[in-house]
Amino acid sequence: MIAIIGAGKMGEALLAGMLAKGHAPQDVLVTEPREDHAEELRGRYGVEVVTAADAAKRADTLLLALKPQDMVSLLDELAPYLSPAHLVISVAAGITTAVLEGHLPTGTPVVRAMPNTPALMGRGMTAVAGGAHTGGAHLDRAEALLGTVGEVVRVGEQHMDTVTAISGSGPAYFYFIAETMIEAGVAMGMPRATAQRLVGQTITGAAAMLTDSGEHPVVLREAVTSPGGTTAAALRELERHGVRTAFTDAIEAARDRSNALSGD
Ligand SMILES: NC(=O)C1=CN([C@@H]2O[C@H](COP(=O)(O)OP(=O)(O)OC[C@H]3O[C@@H](n4cnc5c(N)ncnc54)[C@H](OP(=O)(O)O)[C@@H]3O)[C@@H](O)[C@H]2O)C=CC1
Ligand SMILES: O=C(O)[C@@H]1CCC=N1
Repeated sequence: MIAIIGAGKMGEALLAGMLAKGHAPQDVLVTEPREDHAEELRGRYGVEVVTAADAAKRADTLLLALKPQDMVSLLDELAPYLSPAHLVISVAAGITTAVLEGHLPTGTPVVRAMPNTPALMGRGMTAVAGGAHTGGAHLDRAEALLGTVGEVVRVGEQHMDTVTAISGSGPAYFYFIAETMIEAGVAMGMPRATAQRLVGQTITGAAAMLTDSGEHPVVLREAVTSPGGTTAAALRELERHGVRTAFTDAIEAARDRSNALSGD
C-alpha cells in the first residue's frame, strides 16, 4: 500500500499519473488536511483520504509531497508509527536524507526524490538518491513507483540541488519561454490561439529532436540558423541581452535556494 502525504500540485500530479498507469485507487491512500480538497480527491480519483497517522499504520511506502517548510513537523508526527520496514520517499526540495533520517526512527530507509510536473502526463523526469539505511532494493522500489510516471535516474545526493534547479524547476523555464513567444506573436497581430499552437508544437518538435536524435543542441541550433537569415538575427539579440548569462544565473539561484531550504 502506498500513501501520498500532501496532494498539492506535485502530490496530485504523482497520484493522477500513477492511477493513469494502472495503480488501483484502493492501493493508494492520500493525506490532505483541507476537507474541501479531500472531497475533490475522493470524487476525482476514488482514493481514500486518511490522517497521516493512519497512512503510516496502513501503508508500507510513504511518499511525502509537502512544502519543505512543513516537512519536519510531519516527520515528527509520523515517527511514532514508522519502523525500518517502511520506505519513506520525499520529493521536497532541499530536504536532505540526513534531515529525513534525523526525524525518523533509526534505520528507516529514506529516498530523496525530485520529480517534475510532467509526471501528470506520464512524461516526468525524476532523480532519486538514497540515505544511510537505503539499500538497492529500496531504490528499486522507489524507481518502480516513480517510473510509472516517467523516467527515473539515480544520482549521488550531492547533485540533488542541481537536479532541482534543472529538471525540477525546469518545466517553468519552458513555460516562461512559451508565454514570451506567444505574447510576441500576439503583439505582432497573430490570433492568440494560432500563436499558442505554433509555440506548443515547436517546443514539442524541438524536444523530440533533442531527445531522439542524440545530437548536441548546438548542432541542432546550427541546422536552424541559415547564413544571413532570421534565426541568426534573433540569436544575436538573445546574446546582446545576455540571455545565456541570465539563464545560468537563474539556475544557480534555484540550486542555491534548494540548498538553503534544508536550513529554513
Ligand atoms: N510543484 C512542482 O513542480 C514540484 C514540487 N516539488 C516539491 O513538492 C512539494 C510540494 O510542492 P507543491 O505541490 O508545489 O506545493 P503545494 O502547496 O501545491 O502542495 C503542498 C500540499 O501539502 C498539503 N499539506 C500541508 N500540510 C500537510 C500535512 N500536515 N499533511 C498532509 N498534507 C499537508 C497542502 O495542503 P493545503 O493546501 O490544504 O495546505 C498541499 O496540498 C514541495 O516540497 C516541493 O519542493 C518537487 C518537484 C516539483
Ligand atoms: O519551486 C519549487 O520549490 C519546487 C521544487 C522544484 C519545482 N518546484
